[in-house]
Amino acid sequence: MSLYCGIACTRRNLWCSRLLSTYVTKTRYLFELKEDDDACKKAQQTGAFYLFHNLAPLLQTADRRYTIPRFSLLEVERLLHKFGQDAQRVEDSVLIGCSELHEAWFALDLGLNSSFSIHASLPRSEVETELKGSFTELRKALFQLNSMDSSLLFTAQALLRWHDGHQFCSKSGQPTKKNIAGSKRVCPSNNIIYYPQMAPVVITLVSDGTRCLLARQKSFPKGLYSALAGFCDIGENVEEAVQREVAEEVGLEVESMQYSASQHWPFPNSSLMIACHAAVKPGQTEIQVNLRELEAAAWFSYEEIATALSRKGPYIQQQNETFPLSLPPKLAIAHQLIKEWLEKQTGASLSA
Ligand SMILES: NC(=O)c1ccc[n+]([C@@H]2O[C@H](COP(=O)([O-])OP(=O)(O)OC[C@H]3O[C@@H](n4cnc5c(N)ncnc54)[C@H](O)[C@@H]3O)[C@@H](O)[C@H]2O)c1
Ligand SMILES: [Mg+2]
Repeated sequence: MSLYCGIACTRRNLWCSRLLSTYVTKTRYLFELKEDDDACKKAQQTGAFYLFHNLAPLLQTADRRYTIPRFSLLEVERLLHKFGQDAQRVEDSVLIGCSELHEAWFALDLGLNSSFSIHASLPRSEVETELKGSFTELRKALFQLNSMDSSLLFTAQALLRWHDGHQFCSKSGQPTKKNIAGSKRVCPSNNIIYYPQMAPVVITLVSDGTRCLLARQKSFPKGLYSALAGFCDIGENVEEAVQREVAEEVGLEVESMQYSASQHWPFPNSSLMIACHAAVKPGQTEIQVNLRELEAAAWFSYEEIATALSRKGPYIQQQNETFPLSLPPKLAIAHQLIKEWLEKQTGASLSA
């Protein structure tokens, strides 16, 4: 909230108060929908629904880019009816946001078919034909989505996945019940409330002053290197997690660090990525790769990073089986860290 205020205030006071009040009313509205089942049900009447099938969002293609179709409650009910299901399935949907005019947005998965759910999975390809779109793996669509769309789909997928995996109380073993918005699940036998969770992950771009350190895991596409990432251990703060991960993965000691930004990342489960820059002592730069975690790690020069960032399109395999350095996609916070590092080297700002 203070961010919006801060940015706007530096420009124009009038704009500031308008932006803030729109933001505050929207936030309060979403809060009400999470707390009040009746209000949320009412919001579904005028809301828009994003459809998923086994966590893959329904996308349409236009001009080689993906668009995300939205449906009214009536259209969703008609679709369910056509495939022999009643409107009760709408109760599986989760609230993922709203417009400035308070049109509530929901996500509904037509494919998830849990062991005790009364709702069977809808046939994927028939639904695709009916809706003139295709349920597309979110990772595959990453390159063709803008940041607002991807952030909405990230939230939707993460929330749908969390509900799918938290249908039973871990204490009583009884089925839990979601509220209409999907902001929590409650065990009716002992009233334990379960809230959707994200795991905190630190992601660190280590620099020795002139070079930056990138690493790759075996599962990465060929040639792809990224910043060092690791889940925070219980009881650790961000600084401790950064120091431990860098020591664990590449055998180096961090001398100083600086917070950069954060990002929600839904793959493979929900993580809160906390991105930092870190420096090692000059001269203490010998990498010892932990091969249980990484396939390789190396220092890269300004020129190597600049060339990789400017490269566009699919990566071409070289004749000698080596692959040119490639970097994470723009939407990944690792990309932002690497770009910031490059800018710091020259003091220049790179275009998005
Ligand atoms: N958005 C980005 O730019 C970006 C870049 C790199 C990595 N990431 C994400 O960061 C996450 C962590 O990176 P990593 O794989 O290098 O982590 P990591 O180095 O901590 O290694 C993963 C291992 O940590 C253990 N682990 C501990 N706590 C865990 C938990 N809560 N969930 C899962 N495993 C846990 C498991 O043994 C797992 O195999 C990954 O999910 C990855 O998708 C995002
Ligand atoms: Mg790691």
